[in-house]
Amino acid sequence: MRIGIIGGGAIGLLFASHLSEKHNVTLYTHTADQASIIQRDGIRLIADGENRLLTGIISKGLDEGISDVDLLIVAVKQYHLPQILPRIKGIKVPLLFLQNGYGHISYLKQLQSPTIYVGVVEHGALKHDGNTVEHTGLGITRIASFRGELGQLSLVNERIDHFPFTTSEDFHSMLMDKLVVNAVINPLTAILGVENGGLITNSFHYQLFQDLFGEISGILEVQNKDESFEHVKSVCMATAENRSSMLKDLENGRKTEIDAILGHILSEAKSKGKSDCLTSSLYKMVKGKESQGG
Ligand SMILES: NC(=O)C1=CN([C@@H]2O[C@H](COP(=O)(O)OP(=O)(O)OC[C@H]3O[C@@H](n4cnc5c(N)ncnc54)[C@H](OP(=O)(O)O)[C@@H]3O)[C@@H](O)[C@H]2O)C=CC1
Ligand SMILES: CC(C)(CO)C(=O)C(=O)O
Repeated sequence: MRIGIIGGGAIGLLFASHLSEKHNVTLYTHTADQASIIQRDGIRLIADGENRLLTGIISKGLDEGISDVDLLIVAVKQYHLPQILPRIKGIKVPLLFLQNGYGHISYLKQLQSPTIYVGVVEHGALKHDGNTVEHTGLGITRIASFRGELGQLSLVNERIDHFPFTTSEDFHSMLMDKLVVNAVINPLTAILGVENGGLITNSFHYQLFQDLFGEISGILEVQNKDESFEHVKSVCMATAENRSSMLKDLENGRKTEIDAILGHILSEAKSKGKSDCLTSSLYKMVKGKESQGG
């Protein structure tokens, strides 16, 4: 299959390297410089302490335009989407969006493609430089249909070593499960400056963790609160030594995904008339840090 991937960040590089084992991959980068490095040197994938060089991946700047592909994967951050959408609005091939949060859903209705999938990536990936990515946590990619038939997506039936896919029936609940995880763990770790496990092992942080979960699960009207709480806690413990993506973004002076995560929850709270004290305070704290460069 001819797969196009937009975005040469951690997830774009990770997907390009793994998918290139079985597919003809073209990676569309933001800068022409990054594309020429990948075109010349390939992508270096670091996993389990080993380095693998994947050549044969075509790379182009997105400005050059998108050639014929059978599937187009969008692997940019949610806040990059307004720049990308004009380029993919008229495209009719199946599209797969991999953003965290829920903010991207409101953009999808304007697209013309009859087949749109959304995915939740449970891998950890760290970009070292323009053509090097480390697979820091082996997980799974869950895919659900936003529009069109999921059965058409052959990726989910393939076996790619260390890169499994699975399907979910309902895109809303799939994204909500991940949203609750990111909404609780990311802002707290970012503001407290702790690794994920620190939210559980420090009793004061744990109280905040419980309070924030209580508020967010109320706003989102989570059905099975006990199960959802245990899930968030288990992700925290399984990734105890991780610095969350939001903490890393602030540490590196980058923009965070707070609008796609807590921003969405705040607008839900507003439309449902629910209390959002803690969520709103954390939102402002992250925005404040972000605006002063971390
Ligand atoms: N990293 C991880 O472990 C995980 C990430 N995710 C999610 O996946 C999504 C992508 O994350 P991640 O890969 O880490 O993010 P990165 O910031 O590493 O990558 C985003 C990429 O998009 C590129 N980009 C921005 N604007 C454009 C444009 N106009 N045209 C083409 N490319 C563009 C950026 O290029 P440039 O830098 O040159 O501007 C950058 O390479 C996020 O929503 C994230 O939450 C989910 C689970 C795990
Ligand atoms: C699951 C978690 C919280 C792992 O760190 C994550 O997705 C993130 O950091 O964005």
